[in-house]
Amino acid sequence: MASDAADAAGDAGDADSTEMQQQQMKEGNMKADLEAPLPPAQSDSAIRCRDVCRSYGKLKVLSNLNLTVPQGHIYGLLGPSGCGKTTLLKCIVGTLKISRGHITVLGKPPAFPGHEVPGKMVGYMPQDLALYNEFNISDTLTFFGRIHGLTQKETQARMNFLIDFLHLPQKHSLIRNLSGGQRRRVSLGAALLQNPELLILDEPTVGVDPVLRAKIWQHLVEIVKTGKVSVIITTHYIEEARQANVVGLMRNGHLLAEGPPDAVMKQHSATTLEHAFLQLCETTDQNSIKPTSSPQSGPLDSSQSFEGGREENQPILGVGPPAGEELPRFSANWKVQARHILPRGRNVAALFIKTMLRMRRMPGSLCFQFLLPVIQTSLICLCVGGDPRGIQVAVVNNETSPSAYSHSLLSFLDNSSIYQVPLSHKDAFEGVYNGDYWGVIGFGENFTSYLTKRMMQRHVSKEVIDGGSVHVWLDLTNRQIALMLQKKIHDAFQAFVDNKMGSMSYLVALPIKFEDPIYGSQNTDFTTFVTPGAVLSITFYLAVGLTALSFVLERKEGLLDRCWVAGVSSVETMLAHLFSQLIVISVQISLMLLFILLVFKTPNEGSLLLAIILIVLQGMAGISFGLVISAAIDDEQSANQAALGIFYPNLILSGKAGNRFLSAKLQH
Ligand SMILES: Nc1ncnc2c1ncn2[C@@H]1O[C@H](COP(=O)(O)OP(=O)(O)OP(=O)(O)O)[C@@H](O)[C@H]1O
Repeated sequence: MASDAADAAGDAGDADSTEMQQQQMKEGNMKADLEAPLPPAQSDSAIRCRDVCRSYGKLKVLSNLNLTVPQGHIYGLLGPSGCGKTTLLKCIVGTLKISRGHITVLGKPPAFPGHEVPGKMVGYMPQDLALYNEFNISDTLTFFGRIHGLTQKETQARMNFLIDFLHLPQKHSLIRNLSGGQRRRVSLGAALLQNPELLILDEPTVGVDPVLRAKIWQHLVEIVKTGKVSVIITTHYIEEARQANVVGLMRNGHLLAEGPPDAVMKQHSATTLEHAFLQLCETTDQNSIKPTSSPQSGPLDSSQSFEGGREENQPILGVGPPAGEELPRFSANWKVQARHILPRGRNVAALFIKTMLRMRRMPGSLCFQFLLPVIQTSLICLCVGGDPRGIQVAVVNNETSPSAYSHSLLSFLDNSSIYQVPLSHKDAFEGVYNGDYWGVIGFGENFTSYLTKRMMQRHVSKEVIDGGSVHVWLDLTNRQIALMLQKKIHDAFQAFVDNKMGSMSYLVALPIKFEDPIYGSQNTDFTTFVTPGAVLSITFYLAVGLTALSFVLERKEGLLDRCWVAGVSSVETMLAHLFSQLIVISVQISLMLLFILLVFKTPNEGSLLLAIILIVLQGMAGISFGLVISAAIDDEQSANQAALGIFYPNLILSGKAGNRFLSAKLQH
C-alpha cells in the first residue's frame, strides 16, 4: 500500500511535471509569484531538497543531498548517528541556512515571505526536548496554541485529545517533574497541536514504550491517509520505518537510497530494512563512493543498480523528479514582504505571557532579580563614600602652656573622624613610617606668639610666618583619607579663627573665596556623588546579564529555534523580551529609588521623572548590549565572562569616549 503510493508519486507526476516546467520555461512564463499556482512537480512534493550542502566550519555535513518527500506520505529518514539527519531537518525548517542548493517546503523555500513555514503549517519536534521546564503540560500546549492562533476552546480540545492519545500525565504536571519519555511525548504533542500540514519529527519514538510507539505510528499512518498531511521522521529503530511510505537511507551527508521500504529490501534481497541498509553501507564502502554534485536520479526504477556505475549522489531508488529539473524562482510583492517583517501582536503577546508565567513559576529567581539592585545600592550607600572614622594622627605640640592657641585649634578638630595621639617628633615620624598613623600635625614652640603677630602686624618675617603655621605631614598612599584630613584641618583652623577673632576673622582668610555652589551643596559627601552612577551601572549590568543569559540558555535548549519554527520572528522575540524586561526594570528602579531617597535620604535636586527616564534608558541600553553578547556567544559561561569582562572597559571607556566626543563637539 505504501509502495503503491510512492510509485504513484514517483511514476506519474514527475515526467509530466518536468515537461510542463520545460515548456513553461521555453514560453518565458516562468513567473512564479507568491500567488501563482505551483508547477505540479512542486505541489506533488511536500519537501524537495536539491544539491543541498551544509558545513559546520570545515566539517562538511551535507553534500549535494537530494531528497523528496511526496505529499501525503510518511518519509522515514534513516542513518547512523552523526550522518547529518538533524542538520538536514534544521535546514528544512529553516533554522539552519544551507551553503548551497535549494529546498522547497510545501511549495516555497522555508522562511519565504508570506509562507507559513516556519509557522502554522509545520509541526516540528526537535531532537532536544525544547520545553520550558517551569511550565506544566497545559501551559506548554497553551503557549504553542497562542502562537498558532488557536482559540482557547480549540487548544483545550486538542490538549484533551493529545493527553489521552500520548498517555500523558495530568495536564497540571510540571515538565521538570516528568520522566524523559514523558517529556518527549509532550514535545511530540506540541508538534501535533495545530494539526499541521507537515510534520517534521526528529526521533519522536526514543524512550517510548513499544505499545505507544506502535500507536504513534498508527496515528501518523492515519493522518497521512487524507493526503493533506506529510510526515518526515527520523528514527534509530530502523524496522519501525517499514511503516513509512518512503524511506531515505542516509550516510555521510548524502542519501544512499530513497524509495518504498519493500522496494529497498527487494533490491538487496534483504528480509529486513536493517539488513538492506547494512548491505548498502558495505557496498558503498567497497566502491569508496565519493559524493559529487550531479542531480537526483529519475523516477523509481527497480532495474537501476547501485553497483552498476550509478552517479555517486544518486539514490538507488528514487521518488524524485528526473534530472535537469528546473527550479522555480520565487518572488514576493512588497506588501507580503512588509507583512513578513512587521511583528505580530499575537506572537509578542504569547511570548510576553510566557516570560511572565516563567517568572511567576520561579519566585526565588524573581525576588533575587528585584532585590539584588536594592541590596547592591544599599551596600554602596552604607559602605562607600562616608567619612572615615578613627583615623589616627600623631600630634607633635612643642607648646607647653595650656592656654596656647595650638591646644585651642586642636580642640576644633573633628574627634569622631580623627583620633589625636600626642607624641614626640621622633616617635611621630617613626609611627607614620610604620603605618601606625596617617600623618603628623606639628606646632612650633612659639606658635601662639607668631600667629598673633601674623594676625596683627602688616609686615612679618618669613620666620614668623613659618613659626605661626600648622605643619602637616601626610601619608598620601590613601588619597581619600589624606583629602579628608586636609579638609578637617582646614575646617578646624577656620572654626578656631572664627572663635578667636569673631567678625575680624576675614583678616586671616585666604584670598580665594568659594561661594555657594551652583549645583549641589558645600557639604555633599562622596556617597551622594557615587550613588547615581552606581544606580545606572547596576541597572545596566543586570539588564546585560539577564538578557544575555536568558537568550543563550533558550538557544542552547533549542527553545528559540522551536519558537522560530512555530512562526515567531526574531523581532517579536526581542520585543517581547524588551516589554517583559521593562517590567522587571520598573520594579527594580522603584525599589532602588525608595531605598535611596527615603531610607538613605540621598538628596534629589532635579526632576525625579527625568531621573527615572534616564535609568530606564540605561536599562534598555543594557538589554541591547545583552542581545549583542547573546548573538555572538553560544554558551552561558562565556556569556557571563563576556558580561563581566566588559564591565570595567565599558565603565571607563564610555566616560572617556563620551568626554572626548563632547569636547570635540564643543571645540567645533
Ligand atoms: N552546531 C554544530 N557545530 C559543529 N558541528 C556540528 C554541530 N551540530 C552537529 N554537528 C556535527 O555534524 C554532524 C552531523 O550531526 P547531526 O546532529 O546532523 O547528526 P544526526 O544524524 O542527527 O545524529 P544523531 O542520529 O545522533 O542525532 C556530526 O558530526 C556533528 O558532530
